Amino acid sequence: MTNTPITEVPAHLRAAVDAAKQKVADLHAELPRWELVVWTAGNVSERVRDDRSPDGTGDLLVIKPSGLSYDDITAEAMVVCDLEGNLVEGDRAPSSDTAAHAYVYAHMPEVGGVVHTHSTYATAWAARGEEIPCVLTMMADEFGGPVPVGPFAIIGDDSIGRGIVETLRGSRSKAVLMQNHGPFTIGGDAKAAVKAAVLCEEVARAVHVSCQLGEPLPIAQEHVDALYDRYQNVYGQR
Ligand SMILES: O=C(CO)[C@@H](O)[C@@H](O)COP(=O)(O)O
Repeated sequence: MTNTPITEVPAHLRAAVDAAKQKVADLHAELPRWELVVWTAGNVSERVRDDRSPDGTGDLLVIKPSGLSYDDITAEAMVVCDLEGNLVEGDRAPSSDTAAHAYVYAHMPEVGGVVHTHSTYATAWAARGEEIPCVLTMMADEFGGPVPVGPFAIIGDDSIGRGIVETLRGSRSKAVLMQNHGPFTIGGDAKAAVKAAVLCEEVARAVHVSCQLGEPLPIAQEHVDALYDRYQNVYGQR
C-alpha cells in the first residue's frame, strides 16, 4: 500500500481517534481479566476508518505502546499509526506487533480490530502446529469450524501479518494460531477481536481437556454451518 505519509491525525479524524484511544485502552484491561496474558505479552488495536480515502489508505490504527504495563494503560498513553505501521501520534514506540496489525488492516478491509495474546492453551496448540478441531458447538458458533494454524514467522517485518492474512482470508475463523508463537484474532471492531481471543482460549482449553479423556467427537458440517449462521445472525439482543 503506497500513499503519502500521514504525519499527524487529520482534524476530521480527531474525535474518532480519541474515541478509539479510550476504547482500546479499556479493552486492554480485558486481557488480564480473562487471564489471556502475563506481564505485557498481549496487545489490542482498532482501525479508525477515513471515509475521505475510500481505498483505505488514510485509515489509522490505535494500539498500545510497546512494553506498557496494563496497570499503566490510559487513553492518553495509546499511540496512533498508519497502515504501514509508521507512528503518527504518540511519545512511545508502538507495540512490537504493530506491523502485523497494520498488514491485516491493509489487506482485510472488513477487519476493524486485531488482538494478539500468548494465552496458555491456545499457545500450547500453536507450539504443536496443530489446529483446534471443531468438536464444540461454541467453536461452530464463533469460528465456523476449526481454529487454523498459521506459518512460523519471526517478529520484525510483515511476515507475521502476511501469515495471518494468508490463513484467515476466506476462512470463517476469527482466530489463527501462529505456529510456535500464539493466537492472533480479528473482528469487526476491537471488542469483537477481544471476544474471539477469550473464546479461542476457552475452546483451546476445553478441547485439550477432552483430548486427555479420549477422542473428541466431530460435528457434522451441516450442523457446524447451521450453528454458525444462527450465532452470527440471530443470537443475542437484536
Ligand atoms: O510476542 C511478542 C514478542 O515476541 C509480543 O506480542 C509481546 O511481547 C507484546 O509486545 P508489545 O508490548 O505489544 O510490544
